[in-house]
Amino acid sequence: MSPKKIAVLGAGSWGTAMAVMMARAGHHITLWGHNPSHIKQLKIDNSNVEFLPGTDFPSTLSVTDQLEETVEEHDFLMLAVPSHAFRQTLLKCKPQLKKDTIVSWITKGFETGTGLLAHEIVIETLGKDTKLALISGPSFALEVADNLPTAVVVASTDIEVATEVADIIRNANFLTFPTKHLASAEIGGAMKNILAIAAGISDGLGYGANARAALITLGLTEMVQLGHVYNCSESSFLGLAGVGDLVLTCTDNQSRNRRLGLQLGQGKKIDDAKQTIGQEVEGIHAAREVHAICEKWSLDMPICIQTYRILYEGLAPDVAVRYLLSRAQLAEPQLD
Ligand SMILES: NC(=O)C1=CN([C@@H]2O[C@H](COP(=O)(O)OP(=O)(O)OC[C@H]3O[C@@H](n4cnc5c(N)ncnc54)[C@H](OP(=O)(O)O)[C@@H]3O)[C@@H](O)[C@H]2O)C=CC1
Ligand SMILES: O=C(CO)COP(=O)(O)O
Repeated sequence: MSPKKIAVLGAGSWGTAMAVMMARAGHHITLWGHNPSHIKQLKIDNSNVEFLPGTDFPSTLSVTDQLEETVEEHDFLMLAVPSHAFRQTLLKCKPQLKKDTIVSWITKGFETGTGLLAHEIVIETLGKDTKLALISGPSFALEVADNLPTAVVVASTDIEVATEVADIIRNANFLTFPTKHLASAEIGGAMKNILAIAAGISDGLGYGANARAALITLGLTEMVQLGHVYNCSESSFLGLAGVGDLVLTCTDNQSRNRRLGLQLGQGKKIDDAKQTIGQEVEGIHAAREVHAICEKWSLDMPICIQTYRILYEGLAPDVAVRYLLSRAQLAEPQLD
């Protein structure tokens, strides 16, 4: 694959790791961040990236805080901003966007307040003919920055766009699989963050490996249930962006969502836990959106709802778990 010019929009840990990985593979990467002092710091000392210790920037990676000219100069964008900044970033890009620009994203979450999926926001703001793609799957930023093997899906309703993006960003340590199951990949990436908080809470309470495995399995059935609202098939959740990312974030302490849950289970207050982590914890926002979707469609998703109650209604974690156990007389939830 010949080198491409790619603009990564969002200079947090994930945008920076992806920018470094693609620049190492020979692409010409511009990394945009909204915070001028952070960008200035990156220009001065690019081997001291916060949350990615020891990550050197290749010469094919430049950083900027100028969004307009970055969008103007690129026909391949990769949004890496948190979900709460997704729509506003697209709107800022819109005036400079060319007709055939690829708009891809690595954000995981529902829109705050509307519960929209990212592709619905892209279509609402930029139009239905936009060349769009999501890159998602089990992929901790630090491991990608460390060049460790990683496999993800590239999802688009247009499989030709998914294949084009997958071919561009694939390299020996970063495997990419094109898929047309876009909504499932988005739901998987957003839901696993709530479920990782739940798994962390269970572990923080000391409930052990059996309970964790039960939460992962029953959490998957909740993911599938939400997928039914979007006409997603059960099997579309059994790949990297569904079960793959769910297992990763529920079981490894690199996950910020899991770490938040661990602290809550150990009795810490939510604001203190958030402060200790110091980075985006998307599951907090996703829990509120999924709670609203469950109310709207009368869905019974007890793990997500109990997690919401712990986060937003001050429910004690052990009371939430006792409630989940009291439902055990019901039949085991099935995927179909
Ligand atoms: N880290 C990971 O391993 C992975 C993360 N993701 C997803 O990537 C997304 C980004 O997460 P991640 O990079 O890890 O989070 P971080 O907390 O590391 O960074 C978030 C970044 O977003 C910036 N930001 C905040 N508000 C805005 C805004 N309005 N416009 C532009 N930039 C903004 C922050 O800048 P500042 O702090 O200066 O305001 C910060 O640089 C999330 O949706 C996450 O779920 C997906 C896969 C892996
Ligand atoms: O999405 C991720 C890995 O695939 C990162 O998870 P956390 O946001 O929980 O750290």
